[in-house]
Amino acid sequence: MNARAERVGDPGPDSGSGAAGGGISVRNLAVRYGEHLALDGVTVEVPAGRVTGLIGMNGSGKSTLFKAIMGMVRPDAGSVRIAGDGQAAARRGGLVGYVPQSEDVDWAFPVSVRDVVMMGRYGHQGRTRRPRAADHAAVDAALARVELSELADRQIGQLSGGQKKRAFVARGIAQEARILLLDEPFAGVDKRSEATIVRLLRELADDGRTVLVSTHDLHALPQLADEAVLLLRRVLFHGTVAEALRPERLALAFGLDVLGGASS
Ligand SMILES: Nc1ncnc2c1ncn2[C@@H]1O[C@H](COP(=O)(O)OP(=O)(O)OP(=O)(O)O)[C@@H](O)[C@H]1O
Repeated sequence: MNARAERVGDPGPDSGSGAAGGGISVRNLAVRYGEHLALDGVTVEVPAGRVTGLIGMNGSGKSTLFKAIMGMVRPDAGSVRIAGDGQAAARRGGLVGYVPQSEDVDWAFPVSVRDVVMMGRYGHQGRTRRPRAADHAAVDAALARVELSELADRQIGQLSGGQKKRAFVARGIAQEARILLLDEPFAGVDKRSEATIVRLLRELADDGRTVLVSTHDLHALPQLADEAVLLLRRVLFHGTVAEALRPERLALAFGLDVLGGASS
């Protein structure tokens, strides 16, 4: 159970820098929902300046890991450091932008696309929460970057799946988050939105940000990510995308025992 994760290949010079290098450092994390152990001894260093893909079958704990990094679920054990800070300080400082799974959002909430993106500016507005010119400019720039300027005044629920995802990516850009967590940003998304998001994530990583993105789309992984983490309640593997995509590793991550039969 507590075997160390396999780490193969050299994902790159920045790899392993974790929180000290501006990334995320997760140590021995365990999260339990009642009797169910969703994460067990998860240790992973997510480096800055890279796009890291988080891969695993349904129920493997990907969303739980994002929520634990965000401080939205309380771990039973272990720790999370973000850019060298604890979670509370990182959240207060607006360091982390989060694109949640669609099911976790109330799309009927009466806010426009522009309002959602402006939420990313709260940390910049002080106690009054009154947007200033710089906030409006940052929101306009973020909307343009995700190609949503024309839909800025629509109620958020009236966008397509891909446009909704782009609106949340724009919120993270407006926030100037150093760390971006994206939970299944390509689920139910049109090709144009997928291409826009992939391009943006690359630009953000090239700009030195830390990007952790979960996806089921293994075909898109080589274009999307610089390195990959295979998760099945714990980290099975962390290394290059090519190594992660080897059939025997995918078989383990997706619950098939290549030596015969299904694993539990
Ligand atoms: N609020 C909750 N209460 C009880 N169990 C939960 C809760 N949230 C998640 N779980 C369970 O914890 C495990 C991990 O769930 P999680 O949502 O993190 O997986 P996931 O890898 O994101 O799955 P998917 O790919 O389907 O989104 C699953 O077995 C799930 O049923």
